[in-house]
Amino acid sequence: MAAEGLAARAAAVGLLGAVLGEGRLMTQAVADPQGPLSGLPPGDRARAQRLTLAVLRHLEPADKVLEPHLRKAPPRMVRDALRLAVVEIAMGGAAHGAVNAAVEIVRRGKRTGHLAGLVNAVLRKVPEQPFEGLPPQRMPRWLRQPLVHAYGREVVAAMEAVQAGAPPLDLTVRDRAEAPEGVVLPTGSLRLEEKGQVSALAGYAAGGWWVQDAAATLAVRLLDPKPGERVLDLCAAPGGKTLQLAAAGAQVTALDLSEARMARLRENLARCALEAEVVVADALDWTPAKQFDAVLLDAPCSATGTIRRHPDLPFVKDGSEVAGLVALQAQLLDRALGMVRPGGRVVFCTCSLLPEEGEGQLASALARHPGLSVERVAMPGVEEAWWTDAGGLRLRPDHWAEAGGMDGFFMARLKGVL
Ligand SMILES: C[S@@+](CC[C@H](N)C(=O)[O-])C[C@H]1O[C@@H](n2cnc3c(N)ncnc32)[C@H](O)[C@@H]1O
Repeated sequence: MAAEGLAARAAAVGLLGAVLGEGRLMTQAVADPQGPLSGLPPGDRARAQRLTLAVLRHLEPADKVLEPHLRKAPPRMVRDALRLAVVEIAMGGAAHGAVNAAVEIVRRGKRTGHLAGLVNAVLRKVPEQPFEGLPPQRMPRWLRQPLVHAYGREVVAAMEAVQAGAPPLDLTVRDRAEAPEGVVLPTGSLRLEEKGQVSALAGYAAGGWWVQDAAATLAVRLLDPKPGERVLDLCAAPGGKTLQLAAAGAQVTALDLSEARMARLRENLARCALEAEVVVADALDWTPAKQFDAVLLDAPCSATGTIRRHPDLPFVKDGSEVAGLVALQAQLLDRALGMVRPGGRVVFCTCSLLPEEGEGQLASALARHPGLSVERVAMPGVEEAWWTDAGGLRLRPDHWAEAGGMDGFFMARLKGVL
């Protein structure tokens, strides 16, 4: 096996340690200059991340395969190297390469060298198709229970089946002539199966498109911005929806608390040659000089709708932050409602699967503000069954499952005055 493959696999084991051992999010571990990817060339960095994500999507079945062959739990790093090899074999990788790499990583480990023989012996017993007959990985209990209650067991199992696969890459396209090859989805997003490096895709530098999950695009469609309208994007960074609003010709103010995330928004605007007024502020304190025609509130949330793209999330979060987020979302929604002119509209959305961050927020807002009403908007490609009785749009990972699914989202459009 090439030394290059070993470096990427060793880095993947390091990333698994950061997520599973230290409880760090992948994005943090990947960005850490002293982290497991430091010093690696771009190709190895990308491969290490792909491998890590694959292991996180199949950790439970991998452990089931390994369990009968381990008399006692090995040190974490050894376990992660074993898991990586099992997942590589399950994905159809050459078994000898995966096994040799795991043995070598463990042999080189500071305190694990003596376990290299064990790793070799265990992995030789792994069948060619290790996951055959095993169910997909389940979501953690704190999340699974309320989801089963809300959607039923069958739907949750369908979500988990989608989350077990590597997701496609969706682009929002402004200029078809500048876009790579892909499949146009019913809602208009362009879906790519083969990803590679995003910045190497056709048309990246020309700014004719940006990466945005198909579900996420629908919040702006629901707001339906018109050219020249004054629109506020209240939690805007890194800016996928700001770009959509600006591309629709709206006069956009993009506000977010995070300076670092707003730097990415500015880069995105510059690459796509689009304009917006950028404000770094706390939406709970900030007051606009003049009310807006429309406000989009993409509120901070548990992000449980994004597990198919961020499989590290279930291992890092434990649900303890949800109550605080629900309270913050309600406060932000009330601020948003106060920033829109009479007769204007507000779209509230979260990339969460939890009803308390979606359907529950809509019900509470309507109860707090009797003058509000919910508006539905005709949107091509949006299926009737996705609308809730209360007029919100519930999007789930198992929608379009055969095509790779979509992010989980809830969104609703409100009209009225406070
Ligand atoms: C779901 S993300 C927004 C994603 C963005 N709309 C997009 O499409 O790219 C939520 C954002 O809310 C921001 N945020 C959290 N609390 C905030 C507050 N009190 N005021 C303003 N922004 C806040 C976070 O910094 C984060 O960027």
